[in-house]
Amino acid sequence: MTSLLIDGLNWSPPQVERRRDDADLLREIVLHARSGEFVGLIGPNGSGKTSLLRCAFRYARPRLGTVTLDADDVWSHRARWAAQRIAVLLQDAPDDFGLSVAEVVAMGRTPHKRLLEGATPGDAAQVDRALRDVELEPARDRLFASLSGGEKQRALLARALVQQPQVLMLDEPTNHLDPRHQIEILGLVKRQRITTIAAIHDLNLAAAFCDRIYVIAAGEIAGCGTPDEVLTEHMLKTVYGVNALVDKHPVSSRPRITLIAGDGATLS
Ligand SMILES: Nc1ncnc2c1ncn2[C@@H]1O[C@H](COP(=O)(O)OP(=O)(O)OP(=O)(O)O)[C@@H](O)[C@H]1O
Repeated sequence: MTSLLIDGLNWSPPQVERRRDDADLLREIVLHARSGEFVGLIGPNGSGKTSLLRCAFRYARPRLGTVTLDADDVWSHRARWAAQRIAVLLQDAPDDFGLSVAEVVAMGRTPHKRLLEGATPGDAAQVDRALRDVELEPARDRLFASLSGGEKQRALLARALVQQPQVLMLDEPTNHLDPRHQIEILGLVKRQRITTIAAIHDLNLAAAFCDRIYVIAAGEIAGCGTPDEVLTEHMLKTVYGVNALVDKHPVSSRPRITLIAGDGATLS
């Protein structure tokens, strides 16, 4: 089991011209995902969630600070080293594969293969299991590009799972998913007991599934803790600028957030 530590991270987009005293887009980020923990990353649009995940999965190089897996700096290793340890599910599924669903899922094994090494029976068994787990077994021979948005999301999660990662990073994993699949997919991820960081917009899903939550606002960490500690009416007002009622979910006892519109109407 692997823990992930982001420590003192600052980052700005490399292609943007910076003056000496310009503030970085991400500033002084400290985030610790303990071994096996499901950590949520929440915050308003444009607050920096995707940028932080990109730094964490060794795609964007921080200007300052470190990202370490069990004290091993990800930038002291090649990209392949990171791909053998970190799997990523991004917001928008690439659409241009001319591959079948099963072939896309099997791509998750690539970081563990030597050059020109073919698929083994073990690889095929993992692909079969992952397709069953995300309920896409009947679609295995269809073109990936022909799947619906939610089906693509599930296929890409299957690809991430066959990668057998030590750390899983998810950017809006429930995007496109209907309510049943939102719950089942997050439940499936949680049951893997892989160290997970997930950017999640739906605060009630974050409340239900996260062990701990980090709040990011305007490029800085604005709070962290258990869902009970973080998901408060005060945080929703100060960070998101919304009025909300936070009480206990009658079944899970976790926080339940009801948004209140300006005219007093409640929005779940
Ligand atoms: N390569 C880039 N060049 C310029 N600006 C960028 C770049 N990457 C991110 N940004 C800006 O940084 C800010 C944070 O973006 P990011 O995508 O990390 O936010 P987010 O919290 O994931 O947002 P959302 O909830 O809308 O997905 C945004 O204002 C975005 O426009």
